[in-house]
Amino acid sequence: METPRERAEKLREEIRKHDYHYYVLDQPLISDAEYDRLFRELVELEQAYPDLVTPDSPTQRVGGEVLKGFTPVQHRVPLLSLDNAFNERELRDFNRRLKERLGDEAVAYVCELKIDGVSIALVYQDGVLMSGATRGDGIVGEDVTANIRTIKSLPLRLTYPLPRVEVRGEVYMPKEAFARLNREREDRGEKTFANPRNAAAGSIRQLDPKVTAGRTLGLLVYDILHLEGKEIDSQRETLEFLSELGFPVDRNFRWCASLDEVLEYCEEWQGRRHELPYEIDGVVVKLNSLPARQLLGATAKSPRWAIAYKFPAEEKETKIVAIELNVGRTGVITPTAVMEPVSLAGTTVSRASLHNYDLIREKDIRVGDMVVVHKAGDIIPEVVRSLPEKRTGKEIEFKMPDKCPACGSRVVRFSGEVAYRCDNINCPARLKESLIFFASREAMDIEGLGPALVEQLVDRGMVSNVADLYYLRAEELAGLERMGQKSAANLIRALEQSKGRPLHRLLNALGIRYVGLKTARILAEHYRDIERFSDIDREELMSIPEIGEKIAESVTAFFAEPRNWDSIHKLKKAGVNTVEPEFSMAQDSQFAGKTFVLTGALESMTRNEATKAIEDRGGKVTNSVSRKTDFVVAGRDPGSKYDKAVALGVTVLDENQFLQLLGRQAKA
Ligand SMILES: NC(=O)c1ccc[n+]([C@@H]2O[C@H](COP(=O)([O-])OP(=O)(O)OC[C@H]3O[C@@H](n4cnc5c(N)ncnc54)[C@H](O)[C@@H]3O)[C@@H](O)[C@H]2O)c1
Ligand SMILES: [Zn+2]
Repeated sequence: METPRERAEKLREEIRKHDYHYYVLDQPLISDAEYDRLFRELVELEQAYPDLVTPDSPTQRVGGEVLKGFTPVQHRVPLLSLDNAFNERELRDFNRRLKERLGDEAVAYVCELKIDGVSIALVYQDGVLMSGATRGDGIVGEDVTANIRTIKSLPLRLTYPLPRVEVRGEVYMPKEAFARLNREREDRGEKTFANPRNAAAGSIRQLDPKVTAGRTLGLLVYDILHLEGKEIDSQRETLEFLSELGFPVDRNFRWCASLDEVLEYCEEWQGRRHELPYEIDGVVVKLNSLPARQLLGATAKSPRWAIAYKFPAEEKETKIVAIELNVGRTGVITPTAVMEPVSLAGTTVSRASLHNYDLIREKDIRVGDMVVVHKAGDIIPEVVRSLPEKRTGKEIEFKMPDKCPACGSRVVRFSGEVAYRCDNINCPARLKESLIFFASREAMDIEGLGPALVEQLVDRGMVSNVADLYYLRAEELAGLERMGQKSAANLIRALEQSKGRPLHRLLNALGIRYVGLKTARILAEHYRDIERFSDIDREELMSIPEIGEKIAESVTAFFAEPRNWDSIHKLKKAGVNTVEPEFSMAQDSQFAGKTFVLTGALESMTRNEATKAIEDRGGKVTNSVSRKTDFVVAGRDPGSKYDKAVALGVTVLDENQFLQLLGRQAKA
């Protein structure tokens, strides 16, 4: 039998290992629920045997570490973690402790959603962003100022030039962006992120800010760490004041007079979590009164005046009936688990990507296994672990074939990649996936060109590259299965319509490695005409903000390939647009239907030019500020309109922020 001391030692070792993979590498080996179980066990053991507690135990300190390559920053106010409550009883205990210390009257709460992202501390001097740092171990964090500046919702300047403000918030990756990023990574044969939090952490902790800029990140601010020039004495006021300063604040918080209201809030959001565009893993319950917080203080790990109520992990057990192989458009062969359907977090789940062969080995997943499934980032079904204790002996271990399941060509694995690939660039499976991608919503958006049709077009040899699509005739299409005259005519019309898409959609559709919609847009805005890609080089590409080395290399390689130009010219000949119209951003930008007011002088353009730029994008410029105004653009020496905007809480943009919104480069 293990002694409690041995068990505690073992748990600490395990937890330290997982902390390292989670906080330092941003690649956890186990799910949060499993980690929490280990952590819980250690906490309970240490409570039962207090002399087992060591000062370096993971229960006594904040988990992170400073990555090499970043400048360490000493936090003025320690950035602590939070104690957890996993059920109602633990919330009641917390409430009782507070009431015992403070008396009944002093205890009211503010409940906030616990956004699953990365903690960040921001420092503003005279209203201007000076620095941003990660939490690190709570005392020392990493300077990530250059990276966080790329986050669109982060104010570079506050509405009031207070002498010094330090705030704390959460940088997160929206669920959709997380799903897209993982899809792209899988296509490229790279490791996927376990959840949006690790993806956000991995994006913020990049030595090259261009990589961060290519990721979609959001920010929500929830705490003031230090403030000069204003007195605040409750959490509710804190959140209101943060809003007033121009910070993005999550508006779903609620003031709660009693524990019952707190419990109601927790229950409500446990049910509504799937409605949110970002992932939450619980509710943070905070004592509202700041003076009362002072009385309670904190341990080395967490404040005594707040607690995180963690939602139960949404997991289900089911059985793996098969492992299918799918060949993607880059040739990456992805294994997918086919499972007995289970309902999970609001939908029925019967398939989950197993990502790659290594992962199947690591998790020891076999056909016939009972497994635990969950949804990563609240949307992507995933196998968490197999349940070997439920095996019957009939399970079958999975082997990667050495021939492509679609074309029989050699399967290769490049060094440094987790993926196996089909080596054949003419592999019909790859061609099919490329065509499906080419026709998809974010690419050329060709309605009616789905997988079933693509399958037939390729199998019958009617299409052997994307350009062939535009040479299809209604008569040949009408002869296909489930097609008929009418659908054939509709498809021809859809193809016709797709010819007018702006260049960035075409660039995305071509499926160039590392070029997603966002990068495609940057490239298209920069070059405007596809012909200009014929003599680009790496250096030139890298001089574009947000274009890093990997992208530059892959774009250069793509346009150096004569076969790609054959397709491009064939597309062009069919009448497909290959230029980027001025201001194509307008279609989906922040401008359409919005009202702007200009005040003060801009350095980079005249009032008239600014007005035209806004109107070209579908916005409207008016003369006076009211509650209906969406943005006030404040240049040098702004007038009373500026004050009015601040008083009404209208978003004020400085020149750089305005330029950013226009999609132009900020001035130096
Ligand atoms: N899977 C693994 O291997 C592994 C390893 C280590 C840690 N973890 C997970 O990480 C978590 C522990 O990490 P932690 O120490 O950052 O604690 P935590 O994530 O449980 O809670 C503290 C954090 O909550 C965040 N937060 C979000 N919204 C907030 C709000 N409105 N107000 C205040 N704070 C808010 C803050 O960033 C704060 O740092 C656990 O959930 C654990 O499961 C997992
Ligand atoms: Zn193949």
